[in-house]
Amino acid sequence: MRTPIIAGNWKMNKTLPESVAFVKELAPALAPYTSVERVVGPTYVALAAVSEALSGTDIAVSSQGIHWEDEGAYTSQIAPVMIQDLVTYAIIGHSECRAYLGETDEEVNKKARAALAHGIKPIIAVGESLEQNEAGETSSFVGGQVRAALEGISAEDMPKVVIAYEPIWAIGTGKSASGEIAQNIIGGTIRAVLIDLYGDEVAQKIRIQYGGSVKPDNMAEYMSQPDVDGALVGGASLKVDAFTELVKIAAEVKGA
Ligand SMILES: O=C(CO)COP(=O)(O)O
Repeated sequence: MRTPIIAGNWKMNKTLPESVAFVKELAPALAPYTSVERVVGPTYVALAAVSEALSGTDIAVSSQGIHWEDEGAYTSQIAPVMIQDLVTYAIIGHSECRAYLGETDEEVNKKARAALAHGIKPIIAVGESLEQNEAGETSSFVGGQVRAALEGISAEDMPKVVIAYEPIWAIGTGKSASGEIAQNIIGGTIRAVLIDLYGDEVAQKIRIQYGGSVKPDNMAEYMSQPDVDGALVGGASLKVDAFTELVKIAAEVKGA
């Protein structure tokens, strides 16, 4: 049985004081839903304060990125050693980082391996563009992204890895994939690749999230899919009520 995981990717939102005030309100609201792993993903500047504000709770913190080197001439970047005591997770390969920061498949792989080497669990995001989707390339493209991201990662480390399927055309657009589409790619493509790479026993332990315009009114549809183990949430993770509702629905649909 895989523990459902709902992670909020705050993207470039909330100042430092806003981040702290938000998690102080969020933590008690999320407290009852212990059957679901709950994760918040603030900006780098708020990581230390949010991590401190959540100490003593079971809500985990994720960074929105990571570099693969421990130090060096990489202006603007954050090394794993700088955040390893502050976070449980790091989001890697988000389509916005791939598009705006030029993050490549090779870098995603280096970052995932560096995260694991520093005790940080990677949430590896994959997903196709609208053009690829319309050209019928979704499965081959997403499968290829997953294989590239996992190159050299051992079966032993894989249960620490989370994969997030986020079709680019569904991010922030209000246009979400249907539950059936999410299940087809997550079960039919991503878990099939994991089975091919690591065997069924390991593959069945790995959590795969859906992301892209997840809202309280479509959450149950995703959570009722057998291979969808949670959600990576942007907009709806910025409001206490909406994020709590998502976690509550995950707890109800997935069972205790
Ligand atoms: O990119 C996302 C999460 O990483 C999804 O964002 P939205 O939930 O705002 O569509």
